[in-house]
Amino acid sequence: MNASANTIAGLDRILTMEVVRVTERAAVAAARLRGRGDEKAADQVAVDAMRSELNRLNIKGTVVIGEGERDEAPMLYIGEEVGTGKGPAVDIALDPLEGTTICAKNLPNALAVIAIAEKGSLLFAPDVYMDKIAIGPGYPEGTIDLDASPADNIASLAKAKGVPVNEVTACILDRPRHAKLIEAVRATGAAIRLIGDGDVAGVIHTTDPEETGIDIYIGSGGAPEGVLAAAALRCTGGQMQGRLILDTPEKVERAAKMGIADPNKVYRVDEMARGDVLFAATGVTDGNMLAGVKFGRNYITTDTIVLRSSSRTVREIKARHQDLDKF
Ligand SMILES: O=P(O)(O)OC[C@H]1O[C@](O)(COP(=O)(O)O)[C@@H](O)[C@@H]1O
Ligand SMILES: [Mn+2]
Ligand SMILES: [Mn+2]
Repeated sequence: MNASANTIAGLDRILTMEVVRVTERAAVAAARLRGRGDEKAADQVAVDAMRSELNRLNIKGTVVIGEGERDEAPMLYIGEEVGTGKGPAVDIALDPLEGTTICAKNLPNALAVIAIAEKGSLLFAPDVYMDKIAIGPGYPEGTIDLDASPADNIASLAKAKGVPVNEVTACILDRPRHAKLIEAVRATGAAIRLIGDGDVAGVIHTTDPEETGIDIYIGSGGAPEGVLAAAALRCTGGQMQGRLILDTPEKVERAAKMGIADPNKVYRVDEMARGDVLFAATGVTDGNMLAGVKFGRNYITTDTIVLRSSSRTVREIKARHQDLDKF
């Protein structure tokens, strides 16, 4: 097969299958420390596993969203080169364990997550908070607006969905900083799913309300997680807006160094993840869309979604790994 047969536009389609192993390995490693109350240890093994599997991929990859800046993250730091160096040049956003606390407590929706995109097409977001709002596909453009009130957004979504407001469910991170937001959403009559952590899953869950029960994600969380969620929405459809929270001169400067000229800019999905994008997530703990890793007597089971923007394919890959020594 020649290269063009593997390519719609942008990334090599073989990568869609290969990337699965990367999140699978990270998820299995983290799952071995699931429910042990040790977030750091679970995170570390996920990072190690993701890195070693990533380095087997035939790509010339650069981590643009990773575990932090070089001096604070020994591995998978921003700027780290990964892959064999033999394939196409790509940018990578990753979170080997998204929901370290969830994993440590064995609560729902911890994931191993990665997005791979054509060079230069992911937003270089600093590790600050981002204000986010997201809904799934099928609604008219402009149904949500980051600068509108929660009440207006919920009312607009209910109208677009054709349901009363009290049949809308919003997902919000359970944080003191969201007290006013929670109050405002509750005042509309809408329901809230409060999550302890894991807003990448929170955003993705809006893409399938029938399955997850979540219609809209609102609130602030990590900016890196915002870019990862946007990468997923690029593939599934859906709307999202995000604005970096750069509330100190130090953060403004840090963002400027990463190329962010306007600290108040509202980013849409395609401004956070452009071009051809691959997204993969494997469940670590059981969740609303993905099952967690299961350790059986003879094999380990993993559940992964792989999405690709240029073909709009959504694949769910349930794998039985019998070569247990590898894990
Ligand atoms: O806990 P904070 O400071 O509110 O940050 C929220 C962020 O942390 C998370 O809940 C968990 O992320 P990690 O497990 O990767 O640290 C993200 O989903 C979310 O974006
Ligand atoms: Mn995370
Ligand atoms: Mn993490």
